[in-house]
Amino acid sequence: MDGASYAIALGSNRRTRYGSPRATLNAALAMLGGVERVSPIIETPPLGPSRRRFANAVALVRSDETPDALLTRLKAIERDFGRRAGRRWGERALDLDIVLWSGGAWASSRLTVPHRAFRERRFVLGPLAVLAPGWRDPISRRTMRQLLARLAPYRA
Ligand SMILES: Nc1nc2c(c(=O)[nH]1)N=C(CO)CN2
Repeated sequence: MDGASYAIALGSNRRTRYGSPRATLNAALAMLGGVERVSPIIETPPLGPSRRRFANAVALVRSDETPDALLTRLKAIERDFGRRAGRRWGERALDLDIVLWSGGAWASSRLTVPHRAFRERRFVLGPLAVLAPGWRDPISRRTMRQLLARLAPYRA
């Protein structure tokens, strides 16, 4: 099977055993496998209560896994990087989110794709609009370029 494309958002704002948040994202990318393209890693102001800036990036990944199977693997990678459970908006060693899937929309008890909040997040849409400007959100039918253009200029 040729597999599907996924857009995966990466974020970190804590040092890990791999080093800085930026080094941590690079280590995670190496671990992901199937990575076809990666946006530049950008430094972004924290959205939410955290005080520390994030390193963020988006990768396009080819995989023949279902979204749920990929999620299981992403969670294992996050755990390996020392993310602590139960700190939803705290400091993040590593966050890996499935944002888009070439198969369209997916909903299971564990996972909704497209990611519910990505349309409001500049640190996701900015890199995505560079990597895949014409990818159409299957829910709103808007392209990544259009979704980015709709964001208020001050949103993180
Ligand atoms: N800039 C930025 N802010 C955040 C991020 C993130 O990746 N980047 N992730 C969060 C928890 O998911 C909370 N806030």
